[in-house]
Amino acid sequence: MSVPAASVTAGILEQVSYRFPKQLMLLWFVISVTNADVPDVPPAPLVAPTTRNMPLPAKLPLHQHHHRKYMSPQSAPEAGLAPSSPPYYGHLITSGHPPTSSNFSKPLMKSGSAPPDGRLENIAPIQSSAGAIPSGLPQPPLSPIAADCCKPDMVLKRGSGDDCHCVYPIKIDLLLLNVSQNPNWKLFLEELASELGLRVSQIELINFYVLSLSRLNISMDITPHAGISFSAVDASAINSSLTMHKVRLDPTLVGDYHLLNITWFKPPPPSEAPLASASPVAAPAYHFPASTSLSSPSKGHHSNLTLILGIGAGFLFVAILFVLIICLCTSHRGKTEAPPLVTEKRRVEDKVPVAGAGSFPHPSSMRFLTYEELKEATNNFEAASILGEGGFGRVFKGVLSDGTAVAIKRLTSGGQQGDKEFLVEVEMLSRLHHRNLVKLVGYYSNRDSSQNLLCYELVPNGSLEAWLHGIHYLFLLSGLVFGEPLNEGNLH
Ligand SMILES: Nc1ncnc2c1ncn2[C@@H]1O[C@H](COP(=O)(O)OP(=O)(O)OP(=O)(O)O)[C@@H](O)[C@H]1O
Repeated sequence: MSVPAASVTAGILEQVSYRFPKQLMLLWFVISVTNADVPDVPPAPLVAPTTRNMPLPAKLPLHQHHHRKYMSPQSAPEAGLAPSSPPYYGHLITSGHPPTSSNFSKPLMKSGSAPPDGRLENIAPIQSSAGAIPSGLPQPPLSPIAADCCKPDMVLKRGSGDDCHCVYPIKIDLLLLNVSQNPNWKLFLEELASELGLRVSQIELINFYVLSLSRLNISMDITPHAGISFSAVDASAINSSLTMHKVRLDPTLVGDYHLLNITWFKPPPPSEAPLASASPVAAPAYHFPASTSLSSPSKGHHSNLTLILGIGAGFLFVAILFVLIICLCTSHRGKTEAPPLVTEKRRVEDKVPVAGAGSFPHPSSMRFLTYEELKEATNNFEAASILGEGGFGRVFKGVLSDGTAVAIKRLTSGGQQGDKEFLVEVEMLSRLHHRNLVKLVGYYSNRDSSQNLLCYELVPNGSLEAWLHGIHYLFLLSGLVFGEPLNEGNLH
């Protein structure tokens, strides 16, 4: 079975049309029409199907090139131009994915999809018995609506007569998948209206777009029966019915359908009303996306932006708070610790002789003791305080003003060079810390009087020598005999 090239091309283009903006498709159409390979073939007149209520254009010139064709009576190419406002196919709405929220997006179909001019008024509706276009393309009846008197996004309500009764519509684009050769459009509209809970008079077929011999895209305006716009409940109900495929149409008429686009136009908010009265203001329109969610992209972006800004502000606030806390802690610590530092420094400065020219720096890490303090601790270096004597001088037992028991070694004078060596040794001893080393508590040094004293932690129990060779030895032996263990503490 051979497949007509037109069908294949149309099928491919139908697929493509879901992915490309209508402007591109329209451009393609203009090019294809302009470069039609059968330009000499005059366009065959199309006869609209029979309908009583719907006025039809008598003859719609249609380019019979076997490609997708856009047919619009209001833009009938009398001047050889392509239609100015094709229906929007940018968003394929897959029915069966019900909306999950009542949020609506910005309109994707411009209000200009309504008949832009009054040319249709010149096309007399005809009652034709022919239900199908000779070429096999069924044409739905289109409503000749002239909406010049209406504000943007509004359409003329049918039956308003000479009165310009404009309302905000819900615009719907449907892809009819299997349009019969002799469709009863009146019945189709009646069924659609019935399924949507509307009156037939509320549905206006304003445009259609032939995709293939059996596929049509139709654009409809659904006008409110009362009032100038649909309520949110009614709009949601229509949207829900279409997206959830609740609308059951006679399959012999148009087959199944896909909801391509649905846009709900509303009056502007009351705050904009004065503006609207001054100049036409585009009404807010809500596009019902066909995806699984009805959430509005713009609202989603807005909420995302708000969320990002909120998080950013939160982070900034936390960072500022953190920095403030650190600054407060630092300043507080500086305040609390500065006085002791200053006091200690002042105390040391009071005691430690200032290194003059040619003098040696005193070790900063070791406690400097005054001579008076040492003198007092050893009761003026009385003989009774002597612990022993080594190669560098006598060692006195003493108690400092704070109660620390110490052994003060009074070095014999070593001259100025001795001062230097002494200070170097003090510096070195101050850094030595070991459990087997006697801890150096402080020192005193005076270059002028050649006095150098070292103050050690007092080691009780006498010297090792005394234990080994003196009376302590007897105590040690008795301790061993009577069970007192010999431990490290006993040996100093
Ligand atoms: N920290 C101390 N606690 C108790 N007694 C001590 C202390 N330091 C020294 N002595 C006593 O003073 C004596 C003299 O000690 P010093 O260190 O001056 O000389 P030494 O260690 O005996 O020999 P050298 O002079 O060669 O160092 C010691 O024998 C000891 O009895």
